[in-house]
Amino acid sequence: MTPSPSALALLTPDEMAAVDRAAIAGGASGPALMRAAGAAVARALRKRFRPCRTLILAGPGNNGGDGYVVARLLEREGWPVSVAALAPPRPGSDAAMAAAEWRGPVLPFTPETLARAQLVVDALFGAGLSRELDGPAAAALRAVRVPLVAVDVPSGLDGATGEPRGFAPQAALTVTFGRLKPGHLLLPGRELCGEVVLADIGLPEAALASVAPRAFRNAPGLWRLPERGAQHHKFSHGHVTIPGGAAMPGAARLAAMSARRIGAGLVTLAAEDTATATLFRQGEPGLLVSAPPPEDLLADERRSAWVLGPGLPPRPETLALLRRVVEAGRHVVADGGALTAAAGQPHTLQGAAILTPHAGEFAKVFGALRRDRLAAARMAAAVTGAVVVLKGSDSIIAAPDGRAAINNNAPPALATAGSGDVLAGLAGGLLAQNLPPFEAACAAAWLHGQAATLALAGAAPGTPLVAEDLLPQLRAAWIAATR
Ligand SMILES: NC(=O)C1=CN([C@@H]2O[C@H](COP(=O)(O)OP(=O)(O)OC[C@H]3O[C@@H](n4cnc5c(N)ncnc54)[C@H](OP(=O)(O)O)[C@@H]3O)[C@@H](O)[C@H]2O)[C@@H](O)CC1
Ligand SMILES: [K+]
Repeated sequence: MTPSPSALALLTPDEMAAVDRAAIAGGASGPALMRAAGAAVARALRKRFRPCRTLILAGPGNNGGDGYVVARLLEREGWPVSVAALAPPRPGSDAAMAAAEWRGPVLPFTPETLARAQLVVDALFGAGLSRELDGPAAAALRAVRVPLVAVDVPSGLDGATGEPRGFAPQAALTVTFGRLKPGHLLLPGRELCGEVVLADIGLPEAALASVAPRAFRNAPGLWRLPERGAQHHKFSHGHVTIPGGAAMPGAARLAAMSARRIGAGLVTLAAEDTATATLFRQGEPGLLVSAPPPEDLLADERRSAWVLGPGLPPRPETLALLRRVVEAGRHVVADGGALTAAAGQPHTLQGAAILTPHAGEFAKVFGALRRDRLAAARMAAAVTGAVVVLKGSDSIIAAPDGRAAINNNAPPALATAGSGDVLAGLAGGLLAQNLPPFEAACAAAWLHGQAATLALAGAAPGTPLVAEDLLPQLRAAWIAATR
């Protein structure tokens, strides 16, 4: 079933703290939420592990408070549990109350204590992480050699960015509450969390609704694919134009074949020179090929969407063509050569609808990628006014208004030559069918990942993929998105 946008919402630690405050202000009980959080961790853990010597590493805040609840509930089930407290909870806090209810062993926070554990529950820091992890906390987590279950996030992982602050341990399981955080999906956070369980701890809907989410997990429900009615004809499904050059004619062809398969009514390959036109004419019979120069096609206003960049050289001419198409008021997906042609001059991309840089292209246009890639993608979108798809295993799709989606359905094998051309073609095909740029970019990224997943279905991990393998899967990906 398609999830609702609110179920796809991601909240940063600060936003989650605001929800927490709203819940308490609305009459929810802090200790009850903590008991529900601890119970969710204990439940998830018991499902996956057999009773064994379990050590709870408890921090001074509510993350530690959750840990004391876990300790009590596991002990009640007969598990051999002990707690090592990094620091005592603040007197009078919910965590202090949870700690007072723990009557089992409290061991010194030392390497010897850790060495005896067969399973570690990391309840040191969660949403309240306020600085780099160092000292005994970092040393203890670095020394863990047994499975680790993280409460909310592996301690040290920044839930807003997915980047470790100082250090964050590798978890086998992470149990989080109410909403996922960007850091559960962004790399390396996604890998460090291991399996992620999102538990409902009874946060009131009104409290959750009091914070407007700015980030989402990318999935159908965040967008809808265009509807196709009997009264529609090929022009109502849009016309995509893709200029292509002699150096890499395959790139433009892959983009064009993808745009057709995602429902664009007409797709034209606009040849840069006559030799390229001859090459293009040997392609799919349903593709239209036009002789040079591509600019001549601008007079036809039905050519509403243009994909500029796959296989084009990063030359000033490419950028000049992009400017002309943008100034003619067309929806433009800028990729590959069109992006590199704009190296160091992001303003020249203003007016494009969607930019699809990988990390290297992003750095060339916008400067070195900061550790907070979500913020970097949002900055690039704000500077250019375009939707930016920062491509990777955790592609970030950022809109100029601050909305962002994180895509997490792309298998590693998707990082292959031509894969980006397919993505650009999908985005162009959806733009031509009048999807707004953010929705078109999100849908394209998801369909791309889904097509790769389907192409690899049943294959052993590590099985390679070529971009052409995606094309026959696009129909099934479409069907999966509309279920
Ligand atoms: N969302 C919800 O609705 C619910 C959330 N719940 C749980 O609450 C958790 C958030 O709790 P929280 O706000 O008390 O913060 P938490 O992560 O325990 O850390 C704060 C303490 O750590 C300290 N500290 C921080 N960084 C440090 C460092 N690097 N090195 C050393 N110290 C450091 C910090 O010190 P300070 O910054 O104040 O100096 C402070 O003492 C959340 O993750 C979830 O598990 C559930 O109980 C139920 C409902
Ligand atoms: K933690």
